[in-house]
Amino acid sequence: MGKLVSSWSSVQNLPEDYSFRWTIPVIDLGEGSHDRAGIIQQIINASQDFGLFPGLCKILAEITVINHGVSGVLMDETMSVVKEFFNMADERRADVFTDDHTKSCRFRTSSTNYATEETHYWRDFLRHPCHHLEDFIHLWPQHPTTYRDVVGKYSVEVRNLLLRIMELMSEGLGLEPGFFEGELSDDLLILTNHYPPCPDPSLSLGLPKHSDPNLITLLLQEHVYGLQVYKDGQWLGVEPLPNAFVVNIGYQLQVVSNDKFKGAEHQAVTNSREARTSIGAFMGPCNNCIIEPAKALITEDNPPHYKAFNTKSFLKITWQRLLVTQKLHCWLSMF
Ligand SMILES: O=C(O)CCC(=O)C(=O)O
Ligand SMILES: [Fe+2]
Repeated sequence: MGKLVSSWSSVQNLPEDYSFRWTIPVIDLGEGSHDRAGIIQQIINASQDFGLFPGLCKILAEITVINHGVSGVLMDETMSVVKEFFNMADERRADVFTDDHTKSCRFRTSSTNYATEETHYWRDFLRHPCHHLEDFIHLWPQHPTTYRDVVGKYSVEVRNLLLRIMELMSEGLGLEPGFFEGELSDDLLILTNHYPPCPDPSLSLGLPKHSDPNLITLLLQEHVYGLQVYKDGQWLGVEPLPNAFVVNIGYQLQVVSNDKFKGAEHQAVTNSREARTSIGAFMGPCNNCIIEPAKALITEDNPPHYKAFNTKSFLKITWQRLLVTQKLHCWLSMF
């Protein structure tokens, strides 16, 4: 009878075996901790099982030393300037607020389908391209005044880290060195999400179930819980780790790897106590690039699972459909 929760008199903290929160596989990218082959193996295992893993910042700090990483200070500064943006008075952020889908820098609410969606999401977001910086930075918010400087530096550093991770992945897949360099990784979008405290989290969502449509995403979240991953038929909460990034495999990497890597479906839930902010860096191919299963992976026993498609049309369809019908796989796959 002692197991009955109704027999417990007072419980301050939820016992661990009652928690659906989950620490997703942690990959230590520090070169001091594993050899290169060991790091690649960890990435492969985590990517195949979950499609999602965080790299610890302790490590990133080490990488900073060799000029490839993102410093903890820059991560904190970026989170702070983004939060400042979301907390500013509307007049100061009116320069980027728009309903126009064709504007590459957009600050708006809910999803891309506000006018047509039946239910809205408890989320504001700001998105803008970042690469090449000189082509886009003039379109970014003018306030806070440090925004462009801080987020500009951040975008360059996360891009380097993403390229480094892609290089490890291409080696793990058995593709030639530099496979993902050039046009396959020429696009970088920073998309920041802000979920204010919500009056009824049980009835609403910050972001619905989706897989990211791009190649690979680096997500910076703060200490506030909200990200969930769909695994084996249930939602698992991703415990935020201090100074860590979540790396999320996108649909395009699933296609190029011919399903060797699978994107994880995820969503963002809200809470009633504290606002939550997350910053995604979405890397992907340039507009006219053709995405298809890498030829080197195709054999008689491993035929292509997907047809080739043009990135521009893929993204046009995905951003509209992704959050609504979840039918992408049927649209893309060969079978
Ligand atoms: O806020 C989060 O944790 C999730 C964000 C996300 O999945 C996205 O922007 O695609
Ligand atoms: Fe996502």
